[in-house]
Amino acid sequence: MGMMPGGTVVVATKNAGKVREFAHAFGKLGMDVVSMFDYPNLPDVVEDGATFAENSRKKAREVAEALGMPVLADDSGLEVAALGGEPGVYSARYSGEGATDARNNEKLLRELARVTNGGETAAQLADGTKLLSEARFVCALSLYDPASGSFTESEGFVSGSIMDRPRGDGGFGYDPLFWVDSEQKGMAEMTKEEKQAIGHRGRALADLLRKLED
Ligand SMILES: O=c1nc[nH]c2c1ncn2[C@H]1C[C@H](O)[C@@H](COP(=O)(O)OP(=O)(O)OP(=O)(O)O)O1
Ligand SMILES: [Mg+2]
Repeated sequence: MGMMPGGTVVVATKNAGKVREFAHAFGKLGMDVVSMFDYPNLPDVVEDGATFAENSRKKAREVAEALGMPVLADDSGLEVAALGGEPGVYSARYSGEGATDARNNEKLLRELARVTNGGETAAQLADGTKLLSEARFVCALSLYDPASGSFTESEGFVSGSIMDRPRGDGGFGYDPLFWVDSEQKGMAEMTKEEKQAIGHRGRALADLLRKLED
């Protein structure tokens, strides 16, 4: 990752869960990660794009221009089939003012109970957990270099199902309600290593690193 001076990657995020995952991933490559927790005085970026990619580019460019160095940004979220793709780009603010992961998860279950009739016909896991809808996580990464004015971008996805009750205590965000069909495991039941290997962020990062090598 030659665009990253001094073996440090600046990630334009205020999400502690993302910081942990990037620190893990870049740590394996011998690089350190700093985030907006290390630059608390930068103005907030308004995430008003219509797509994950637009918001990701906006975060990377505004922070990179403020700092005068290359910056990586992540815009990500959950698309739920039974909710017509919601919450999508609104994932972080799904439960409105003062949204937290816990409130967003509660709102997700409330909305899904409405449209799936409480999961009457839903598929079930061995312990009776109902799978209420197909869903996917999306992650759009962008690296902006203010010296060249250029972006390097990638996207990653992981498909799964939304459970009617939480499982596991790893990860962050909507992970406790996300069942990964291919692994037969909840996302919050995975180690960082497992989540990086199959998750939307890990896949997007692998793709970004490939593009930077070319
Ligand atoms: O791996 C994940 N596992 C579970 N949930 C996830 C994941 N990745 C994103 N998500 C959820 C969290 C948040 O509700 C939204 C991201 O919103 P997003 O605007 O990209 O991030 P954010 O506002 O938390 O931090 P920031 O913009 O400073 O990077 O999707
Ligand atoms: Mg955000």
